[in-house]
Amino acid sequence: MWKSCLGLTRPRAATLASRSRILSRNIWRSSVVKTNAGLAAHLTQAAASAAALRPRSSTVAADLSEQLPDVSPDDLPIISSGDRKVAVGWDTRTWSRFHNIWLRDHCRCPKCFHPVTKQRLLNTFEIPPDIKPVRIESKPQGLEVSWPSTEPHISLYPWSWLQRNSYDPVIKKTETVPEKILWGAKIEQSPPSVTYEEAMAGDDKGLFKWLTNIEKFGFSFIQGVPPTPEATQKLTERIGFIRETQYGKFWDFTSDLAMGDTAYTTLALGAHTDTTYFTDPCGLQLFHLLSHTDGTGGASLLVDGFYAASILKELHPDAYDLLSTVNIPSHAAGEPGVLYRPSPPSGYPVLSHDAESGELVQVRWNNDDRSVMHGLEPGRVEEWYDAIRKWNSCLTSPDSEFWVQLQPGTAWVVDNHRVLHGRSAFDGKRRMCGAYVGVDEYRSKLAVLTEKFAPDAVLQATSELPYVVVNGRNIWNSAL
Ligand SMILES: C[N+](C)(C)CCCC[C@H](N)C(=O)O
Ligand SMILES: O=C(O)CCC(=O)C(=O)O
Repeated sequence: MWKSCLGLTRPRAATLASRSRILSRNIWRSSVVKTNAGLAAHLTQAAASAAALRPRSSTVAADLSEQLPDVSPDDLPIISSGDRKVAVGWDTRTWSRFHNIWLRDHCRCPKCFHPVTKQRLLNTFEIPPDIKPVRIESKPQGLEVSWPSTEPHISLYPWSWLQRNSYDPVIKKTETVPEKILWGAKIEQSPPSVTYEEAMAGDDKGLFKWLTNIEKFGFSFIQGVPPTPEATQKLTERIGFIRETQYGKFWDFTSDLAMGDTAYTTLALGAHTDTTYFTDPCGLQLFHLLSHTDGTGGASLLVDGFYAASILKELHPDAYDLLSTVNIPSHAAGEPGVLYRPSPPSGYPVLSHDAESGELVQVRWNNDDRSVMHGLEPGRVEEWYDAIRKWNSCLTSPDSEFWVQLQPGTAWVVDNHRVLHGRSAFDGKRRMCGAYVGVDEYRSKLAVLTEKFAPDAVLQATSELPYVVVNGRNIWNSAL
């Protein structure tokens, strides 16, 4: 008998088929989950707030977004200029304050901000530290500020942009963070998928659907892919250029130890993320099974690391905190010509969080590639092993594991910073191909497609203003 992280016991004889039995569903919608009370309580709570994935020590500024009215031309914000700041009154109770120096530094007129390259032209260090506006005005398009200078220098700050970038206090009026949908094994019923035709279509609508799947779920299938390395490489390159590693650029591999890694064997591989030994682990990983003859096994495993982490946090918060703080060294040493370790060599925690929001942003876990644990305090060694046992139980629980026997023609891509993958042992001749894409290339493509197909409120509100959209890009884009 073995124990899952939920204290459930399951017969060891669980077969692949029974492991595909599913218990959980998207926990963000707090749906009923047929598992023990502890998890059900967790799912309800986790569905209530994204806070479920923050370390307990983090704090996040109050979110005033619900209270703010949209700015209308006949109801413009009240503005006032103080000694060092400009205040903007959104309504009687909600004010934002911006330092004069901050406003001047963020002027985006063509003289201060290159309209094509989107780079700052203004010399920040020539701004007088005590700069004050000579005039401020509340205009329909935004806050207009006239600065002291030999010739008139007027800056316009769109209201929606000021709301989004308000820091005193923080308000997230126009922040549209794409929803992440956590999933367990029940995703098997309706996994995110696109067709090869959609992904390859020149209008990029299908490509946006594909990347939106990955953004929301951390993975996506691609159906109807011609079972060739060439077609699979072209498919991958729709997202961005392939990230070349010691395994080559586009891989076409089998169990012949052509490279010094267990991926090139018939062994089972437990749920892991790849390239934990790189300072910057690969962002996406695409796999396409080209053939498997004269043998069985080789099923593919996917686990939503964010889902598993949310369970760990709810049921074992101390373990969650430990995995969020203890650095894990990792290596790739199977090829004589390479010996990879991250920088710094002490590595990174299993669970990494956004320093500003406190949100979980990366899972980095490959117990096979883990090096000697140097950094543990003696008194925490056994506690740490207990924590990774609990983590492993959450990863290997039938609630979390999504097993699928891939066939040629169906590829899958995972966000290697969130979703863990693995495979069951196999025999016979099995040929797999695929490639990595860097996390920045993936997020850049998603940002470009979002700009085109799902512009946020600031882009919509400012696109008609003069000098704003140049070279196809809005100078008020939230990424700048
Ligand atoms: C994907 N490909 C077959 C090229 C190599 C896989 C390397 C796996 C390695 N242990 C890691 O976790 O990064
Ligand atoms: O062979 C497979 O199905 C997956 C191999 C794997 O996990 C990897 O290459 O990282």
